[in-house]
Amino acid sequence: MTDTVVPANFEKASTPAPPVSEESGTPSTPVPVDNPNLPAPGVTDEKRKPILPAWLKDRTEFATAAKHTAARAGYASMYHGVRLPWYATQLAMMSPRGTCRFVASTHRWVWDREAAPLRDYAVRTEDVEEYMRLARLRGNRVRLRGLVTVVGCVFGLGFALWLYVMAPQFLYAFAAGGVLTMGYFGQQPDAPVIGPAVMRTELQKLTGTIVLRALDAIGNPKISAAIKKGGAMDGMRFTSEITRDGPGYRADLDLPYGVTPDDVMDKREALASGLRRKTGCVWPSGDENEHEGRLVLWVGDKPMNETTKPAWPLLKDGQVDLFKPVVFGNDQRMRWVEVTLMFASIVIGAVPRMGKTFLLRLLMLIASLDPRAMLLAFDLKGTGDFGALEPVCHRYRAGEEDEDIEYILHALREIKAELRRRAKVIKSLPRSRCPESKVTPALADDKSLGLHPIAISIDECQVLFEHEKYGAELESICVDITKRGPALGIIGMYATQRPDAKSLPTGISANAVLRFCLKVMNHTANDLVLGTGAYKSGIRATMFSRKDLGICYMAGEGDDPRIVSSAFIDAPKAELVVTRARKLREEYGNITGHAIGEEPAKVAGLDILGDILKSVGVDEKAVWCERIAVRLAKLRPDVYGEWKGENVTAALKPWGVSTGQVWGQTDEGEGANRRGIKRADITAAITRRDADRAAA
Ligand SMILES: Nc1ncnc2c1ncn2[C@@H]1O[C@H](COP(=O)(O)OP(=O)(O)OP(=O)(O)O)[C@@H](O)[C@H]1O
Repeated sequence: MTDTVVPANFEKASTPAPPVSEESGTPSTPVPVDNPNLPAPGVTDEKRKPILPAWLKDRTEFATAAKHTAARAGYASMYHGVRLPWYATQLAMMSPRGTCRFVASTHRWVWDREAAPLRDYAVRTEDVEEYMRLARLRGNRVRLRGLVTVVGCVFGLGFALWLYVMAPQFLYAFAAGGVLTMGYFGQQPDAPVIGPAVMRTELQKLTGTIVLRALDAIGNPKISAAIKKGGAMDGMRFTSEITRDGPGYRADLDLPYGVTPDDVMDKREALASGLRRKTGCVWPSGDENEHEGRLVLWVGDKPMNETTKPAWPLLKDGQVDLFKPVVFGNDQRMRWVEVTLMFASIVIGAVPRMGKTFLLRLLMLIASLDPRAMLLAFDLKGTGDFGALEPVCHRYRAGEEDEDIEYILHALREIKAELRRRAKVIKSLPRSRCPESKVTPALADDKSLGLHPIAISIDECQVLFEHEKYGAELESICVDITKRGPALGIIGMYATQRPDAKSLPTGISANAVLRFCLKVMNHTANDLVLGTGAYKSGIRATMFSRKDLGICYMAGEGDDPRIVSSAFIDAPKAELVVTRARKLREEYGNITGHAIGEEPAKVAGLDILGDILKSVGVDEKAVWCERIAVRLAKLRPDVYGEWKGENVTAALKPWGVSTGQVWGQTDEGEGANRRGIKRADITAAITRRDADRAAA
């Protein structure tokens, strides 16, 4: 397909109908749409081709290619090595035939049989001169070749006799070599003894015709019409030649006017069918540096989920600075993709068994390699997926029993208090030290300030938010961490296998900075994880298949969401990383809490009912909730410091205590009707609770 050609009738077609004069209603003089003197913008877009191919510039790509070649050679050696005795037996059996062939061909060669047809021809055509020339040639050849054969035989025989006398073992080796060589000549041409170790299926090269065939197959009427017409009129054209790009092909093309890459991305499976590839090989996308109609079609040699990933660079070596980007996965072309965890709150969503927990653990492993960071890992699935992290965790829990939830509640209350403390520390710092009112690397390094990074991961976070008694409080703390945490150096990470509004409260989903979405089933879940409007703008984690384990859309790092296959770090590998992280931490002096067997300080605030009862005087029949909140804050500032009337209402609800209008007096002495609770209701709830506990 060539560049766009403006059709002859283009001006006519695009010139609007002559304008009609308002007064007369008659058409006024037509004005041409295209001004021949309109200057060109004077901008020439030029793209330089890379001097060296990518695999020569990139160590990882080079290493991948070298590893692939070495692995193939190693495999072939093993394959043939195992079969050597069988090859030898077969060749030995074929050696008589090979010997006959050798003798026959030597005989033909010595007697110059190959020129016999020429001599016959000279005889038949009675060409005496030519025959005589050929006969002379034959006589010379036969003499020379006969001599070579006799000398070869004599020397061969002599050499064999010499070996027989001097070193008989070598004679056997030579004889065996001779037998195998004869066997080699005795093979049937269509059934060689030594076959290939690897059966290769040659992949079809991506060509323009194939790309157009596939685009036609997706059923977009504008694309099909443009292809039928040859494309030029509709603006459809290839903008550069199809090239090799990493382990695949890249085609850049302009789509017909009005068609966007999203229209093609929507039909990825149909496109893959048209290309005769698996869906996992086909990655259409827009080009952020170009106009909205530019399509970049990358077609991998193998599906992303079947391509061997390069080893995660931090697996065996290296330390992390959470303020800087860190490699955590690859894109479709197996190039590294980085993530910056500092100043982020993170949500991860997917249907079950797609790699959510692995990804969350990977992010925690990254955090563990920054020796300053404090880690809190909570696994509400309760299967111990974060077990490897225990030696570096300040707080750790796996399980969803009440005692686990209470542990997490205590730990998160500590974080809530830490948020308040950090905010005050940052407020007290001079502008010169803290110019943007947020933690900086220098502040995080200053141990006296206690502004080190804190990473909190909660797997299956919906279990917390749906908890009958503490759900509301846990949610409010997590929302606070999501909103205020990033600036204060606290990274909240939440993963859920049920991304809906209840599992991922809007306070979290709307304020998250980094979003990772593995396969989800519908656009609601997609947008909840990746942000409102993501599905509409073509960012669709619904297109991932069930086999796309660990593959996700990542939004929040860089301008555009991108597809990433996260590094595969299983439990044994995670333990390897944690051993290294623990050592780094021991050197830095940051082994605290769970890692040295300490539990969170047990604040007595868990007995909320008891605390509320203490806040209501024995002579008071009913008290306003707001007043109870003030009294609770005085009682235990670290627990109830920021409580308002509505927190009291929410905390009492699970205990079956409802609030109602209570008449009372304001501090100024004025009478007013406000929401409050009756003392009798609290005592009744405590009696019920104690009875339940006794029964249990
Ligand atoms: N990055 C990855 N690359 C390849 N395979 C992966 C990757 N991450 C996870 N997997 C595979 O996917 C499986 C499921 O992973 P994981 O347990 O993290 O899923 P999940 O989404 O947390 O599941 P659930 O919802 O049941 O908790 C793992 O057993 C692992 O083999």
